[in-house]
This record gives sequence, structure tokens and C-alpha cells, in this order.
Amino acid sequence: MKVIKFGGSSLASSSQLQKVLAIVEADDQRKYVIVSAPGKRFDGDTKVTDLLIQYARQTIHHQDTTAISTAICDRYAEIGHGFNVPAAQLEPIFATIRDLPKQEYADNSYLMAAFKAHGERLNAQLVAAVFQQSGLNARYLDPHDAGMVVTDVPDDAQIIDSSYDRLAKWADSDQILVIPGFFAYNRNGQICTFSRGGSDITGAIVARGVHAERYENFTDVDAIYAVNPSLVPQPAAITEMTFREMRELSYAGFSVFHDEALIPAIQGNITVNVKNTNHPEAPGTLIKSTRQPNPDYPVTGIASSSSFCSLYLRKYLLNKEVGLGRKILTILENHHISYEHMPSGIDDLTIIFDEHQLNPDLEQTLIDEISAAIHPDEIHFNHDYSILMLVGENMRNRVGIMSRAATALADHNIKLIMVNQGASEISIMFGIHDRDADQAVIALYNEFFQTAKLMAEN
Ligand SMILES: Nc1ncnc2c1ncn2[C@@H]1O[C@H](COP(=O)(O)OP(=O)(O)O)[C@@H](O)[C@H]1O
Ligand SMILES: N[C@@H](CC(=O)OP(=O)(O)O)C(=O)O
Repeated sequence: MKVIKFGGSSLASSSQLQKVLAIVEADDQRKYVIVSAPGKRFDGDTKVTDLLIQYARQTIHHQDTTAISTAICDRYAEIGHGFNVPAAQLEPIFATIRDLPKQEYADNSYLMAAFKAHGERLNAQLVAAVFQQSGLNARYLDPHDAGMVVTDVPDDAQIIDSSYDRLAKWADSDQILVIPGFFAYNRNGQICTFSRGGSDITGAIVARGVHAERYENFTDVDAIYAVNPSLVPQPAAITEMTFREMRELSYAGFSVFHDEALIPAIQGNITVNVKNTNHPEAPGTLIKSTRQPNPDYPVTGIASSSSFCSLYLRKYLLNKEVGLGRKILTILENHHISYEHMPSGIDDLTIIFDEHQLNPDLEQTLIDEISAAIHPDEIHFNHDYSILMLVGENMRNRVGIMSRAATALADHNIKLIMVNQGASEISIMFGIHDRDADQAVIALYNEFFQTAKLMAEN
């Protein structure tokens, strides 16, 4: 049995859904179909999830929502009309969209979560109707009925482990189950979503729950490439990579697959196959527990992400002060803030955060409270901060990778603000300025892929 997830780009229009239908029909092992909300049809288009976010904001601010709700209905109408779905089946979808503001929500964060989740929920209902009309034995399965219960964080929920036993009851389904991605319910029955891009997470959870042999993740690229293809034309395609490699790369910017989706796949040891809806015969990329090393390429992938910021603090004799780390971490904990990394020196400490957790007021509060607690000689936030990651299982036993990387970056005059090697055996992390990020990825790609290619050819 396979779990198969289609991203927003694969479901953006009726012509894309035709391809999805053909893919599902082509393999009777594809029994669990996870769907995202309709995504972008062309460059500059808006994803339905983003339209729903606008709709939620206008509702919260008591603005006129006629235009935005019509725009959302139109996206479902185009898909439904493309398959001649009867009005009797489309009308409840439109009514649900129009009635979203009339429902009761505990507060605005649950309102936002419920609005966003309807992108997936209504699309899964529509896709199930299209499948049935095309003769497939398919039905919609709501995350509630599937048994998926998540933590009570409306926009960044985590699956609760007991969900897996309930999901197991759906194993070996005869029917094709069409399940919306991206959301589930907390213990009070309220909708909470995963973080953005989280339909990948639903797919991995269902794959683990029903003990799938494979999790196929269909998107709009032929493979996961060694670098983001928007930076380098036709970069090297990765045919196989390990879970650990992909987790580090997706965390640092490979948006093609959500980093949190790897955890259920690892726990269930389920091979993930990233494939292209527009080119399903291409083998795509396999993500699995182990892989064959290729000695010519010590590096598997290079990623960068600007969604980080750092808090720098200097205090003389920082290394001698007992309890300093605890005082800082307690302040962060009191504000429900997690940190990503914390490299330290003799007198200096840098704490790297996911920028989305912070805002100017909170930053000032943190500076004030940390200053009162430890009296630093210098303390400030730095937002011009990107993380650059060089990842590869083969780096583990190789000498000189750091030297090659640092030289390639220096040759392009790229300043290193932070270097972190050692915490992970399979990656090197650099902190650099945002403005250098793209050039840094290209410089490292040329060093580790173009040079290796030339050597292999000669
Ligand atoms: N290393 C990479 N390899 C392939 N695609 C990547 C990579 N890094 C970023 N991407 C981007 O990820 C996109 C696919 O992810 P996403 O937009 O979330 O698709 P979907 O709509 O299927 O969920 C690709 O179109 C590409 O622009
Ligand atoms: N629709 C949600 C969840 C998701 O996973 O979407 P996509 O598969 O289009 O990345 C989002 O935009 O965040």
C-alpha cells in the first residue's frame, strides 16, 4: 500500500487534477491520497491558503469579504466545472466558504486555523467527488474520523502519538481514502494546522499509521536537486538521499519537502519518493534510511535560509559564570520561545532563533530581561542573518571539506559570521549575511558539484 500526497501545484486547476487522477488510476497500491489546497497556477498567482488567510484577516477586522470569498469559490468552481461535478455537490462547498465567518471560534488564532484548514478540507471533498465520478471507489476521510489528534497550537500543531494506533485501523483499506492535509483537531475538537507546507506532514503521519510500504510525494519538479533550482539552472538531481540529509536540508531551505514530515517517515522507516505530477514516469528522489555512497560527491546538497535571526551577547568571563545559560534559557522558556542553535566562545554567546517567533516588542523585552539577569557588556539582535548548510553523509569520513568550502566562500568575498561543525557529523553550518546567501550557495555548488563533474569527465 502506498500513501500518495499531492501538493498545491498538482491541484491548482482542473487540468492538473486530470494528471492526479491518471496517477492514482495507474497503480492500485495508491490507496491513501493526501491533498493540499489548490496552489499557484502560474507565477504571480495566489495559493488558496493565502486567499483564506486574507479572508480570515478581513473577517477579524470586520471588513467586506464578498470579493475574497468569491475569489476562493471561483478556484473550486473551475476545478468542479472541469469535471462536470453537479451543482448539488459544488453548492455545499461554496456555502461552507461563505459561512466561515458565521462559525464560532474560541479566539482569532483558532479562527485563522479553521479558515486555512478549509483550503485542504474542501479540496479533499471535491477531489473525492471527482474520483467517484470517474469510477474510482473513493471517499473523503476527515482527519477527525481518521483519529488524528494534535497538540493545542492552532498554527503549529504536532501529532499526538496515540493517533497512530487509531490510524492503524484504516490499514489495508479497499477504498481509496482522500484525506485533507495540513490540519487535524486538538483534544477539544478544535481545528489546528501544522506549520505552512504541512500537508507533507499529514502524508507522513498517515504513511506511518497505516504502515505504508512507500510514501509518494508528488510536486512540480522531477527530483530534489543539490541546490534550489531557482538559483542554479538544471542542477544535479539527487537520486537517493538519507532521512538525515533531507532533514538538515529541508530545515535549511529545501522547501520541496517539509522537515517535520521526515520524523514519522523515520519512525515508521518508510521510504519517501518525491516525484513530479507533470512527469510521473521520472524516478524522482528516494529518501530512505541508508544509501550507496558516491565517492565523487562528498556533498549531497547545499541550502540556505534567511528565516533566522541571532541574539549576540558579550560578557567578560562568561565561561566562568555558573548558571548563566540557565538564566537565559529560563527567560526564553517564560516567553515560550525555542532556540535553534547556541554557539559560544570565551566571552561571547550567539543564540540563533527562528525569526517568525519574534517581533520588535518581544526582542526589546528579551534584551531587557537578559540584561537585568546577567548584565552583559554588549547585547543586540541581528536580523541580517542567513544559515547556509552543506550536507552529505559522505562528508563524515572526508578530510578537507571545511577548507574547500571556506576557500570557495572567501574567493567570493563572503564573510562568515558563524561556523558550526561537529554538532552534526554530516553537515557544516555557516552564519552569513542575507545579501550573500544566494551567491554563497552558487559558490559552494560550483566547488562541490561542477569541479567533481569536471574531474569525473577527465
Ligand atoms: N533543492 C530543491 N530541489 C527541488 N525543488 C526545490 C528545492 N529547493 C526548493 N525547491 C522548490 O520547491 C518547489 C516544490 O515545493 P512546493 O512549492 O511546496 O510544491 P507543492 O505545491 O507540490 O507542495 C519547487 O518548485 C522548487 O521551486
Ligand atoms: N496549503 C498549505 C499546506 C501545504 O502543504 O501546501 P503545499 O502542498 O501547496 O505546499 C500551505 O500552503 O501551507
